[in-house]
Amino acid sequence: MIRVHDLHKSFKLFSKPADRLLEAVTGRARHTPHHALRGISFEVREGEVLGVLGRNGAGKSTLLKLLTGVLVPDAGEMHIDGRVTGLLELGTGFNPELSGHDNITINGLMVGMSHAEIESRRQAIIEFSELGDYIHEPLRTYSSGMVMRLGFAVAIHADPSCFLVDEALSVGDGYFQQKCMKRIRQFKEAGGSILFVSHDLNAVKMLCDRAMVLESGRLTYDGDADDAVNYYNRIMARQAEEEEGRHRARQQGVYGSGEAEILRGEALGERSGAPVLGSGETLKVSLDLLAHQALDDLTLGLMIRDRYGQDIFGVNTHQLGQPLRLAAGEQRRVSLEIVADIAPGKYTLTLALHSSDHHLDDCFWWCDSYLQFEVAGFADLPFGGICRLPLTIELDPEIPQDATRSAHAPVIR
Ligand SMILES: Nc1ncnc2c1ncn2[C@@H]1O[C@H](COP(=O)(O)OP(=O)(O)OP(=O)(O)O)[C@@H](O)[C@H]1O
Repeated sequence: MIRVHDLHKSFKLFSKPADRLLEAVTGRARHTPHHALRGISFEVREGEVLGVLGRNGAGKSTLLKLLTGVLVPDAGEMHIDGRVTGLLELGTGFNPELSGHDNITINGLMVGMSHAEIESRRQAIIEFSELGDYIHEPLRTYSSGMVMRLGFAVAIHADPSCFLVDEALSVGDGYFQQKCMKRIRQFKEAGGSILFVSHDLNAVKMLCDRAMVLESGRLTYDGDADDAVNYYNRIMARQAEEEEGRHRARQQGVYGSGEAEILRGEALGERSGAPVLGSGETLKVSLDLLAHQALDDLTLGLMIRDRYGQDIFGVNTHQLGQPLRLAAGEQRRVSLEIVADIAPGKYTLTLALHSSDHHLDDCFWWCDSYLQFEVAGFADLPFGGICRLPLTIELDPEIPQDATRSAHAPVIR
C-alpha cells in the first residue's frame, strides 16, 4: 500500500554554475525554483498496478525518486507499507567501476537488504540477470540492456511490497522485457503494488488497473487506465496542434495535380472519441473533400500502414463500387467506418484522390500518413499476429470409437 498526500518537490535552477557557490557563501538567493511536483495525492492498494502517464518533464521520474528515497520532498506525506524497490533511471545506485557482483551488494544494501539477505539471494539474482561471466566485469563494460537486467534482478529479489517501473525497462531486448513483465505480473498476483511509468500506452492499458496523468507537475487525471490513456492522448493531440499547426503538418508530403483535395480529416475510435482505440473497436474516419472542377469519376483510396511501413489494409471507393461525383467547387464530407481488428500498435492512414481504380492515370491529391491512430489493448477478445481473421470453432459431437485414430496418425510401437 502506498499513500501519498500533497507531495511537493522543486529544484533550484541556476543560470550559471558560479551562482550556486555564491548563493551558498552569501546566503542570497540566486536561483529560480522549478516546481517538478505540485500537490500530488494518490493511493496504490495491494495487488494494484497504477500507471503513470505524462509528457517528458511532467514529473514522473521525480515522483518515483521520492518514493524510493533517492530524493527528499519539500512538503507532503508519503506512507509506504514495506519495502519499495524498482527499476529507476538506468544506473541509479550502481558504481560503474565495480563488477556486477559487487554492485549487487551495493544496490542490495541501497534498497534495504541486509548482508545476509544479499548473500542468500545473490545466486538467484545472477541467474535471473543471465549475465554469465560478465558478472565479474566492471559495470562500465556493460551495455544499457545488461545494466537494466542487473537492476531489475536486484530490485525484484529484494522482496518488496511496492515495485516501481520506469522507462528503463524499455532498453531491454524483447525476450528480457517479456521475462520482466511475467515477473511483474506474478508480483502483482502475490499482492504487490506497482507503479508503472511508461510511454507505451498499450502496455499501460494491458497491465494497469488504474492510471494517472501528470501535467507540468500536477495530477490532472486519476482513474480507469483506458480513460486515462484517452485523456492523455487528447492532451498530446492538443499540444501537437498548438505547437506545429495541424494544417501545416499535414500539407507535408502532399502531391497531385490538384483538381480535388482533402481539406480536413480525423480518425477517432467510436467509443474512445480519441485517436487511440482498442483492437476490435470501430475507427470512424471523417474527411472533408473539395473539388476544384467537376469530377464524374472520383475515387477516394486509403491505406493503413503499421509502424514499419508495412501495408496492412487498403481499399478504395471504386473497388467498393461507390465512385464519387462532385461538381466544381463542391465540398462534401465522407465518413468511413472500419472495424479495427488489427494488433495493438501505431498506424498511419495514407489517403488519395484519383480517378478509376488506381492513381496511375489521374492522381488529384495524395498524402502519405495523413492521419495517425493507435490501437492499444483489446476492446474484445485478444488474438495473436497482425490481424483478426473471421473464424468459427465448433465442437463436433462425440466421434465413434473406431474413428478416433486418423488414417494419417503416426503409429507408435
Ligand atoms: N536534479 C534536477 N535538477 C533540476 N531540475 C530537475 C532535476 N530533476 C528533474 N528536474 C526537472 O523536473 C521536471 C520533472 O522531471 P522528471 O524527470 O521527473 O520528468 P519525467 O516526467 O520523468 O520526464 P521523462 O518522460 O522525460 O522521463 C523537469 O522539468 C526536469 O527538468
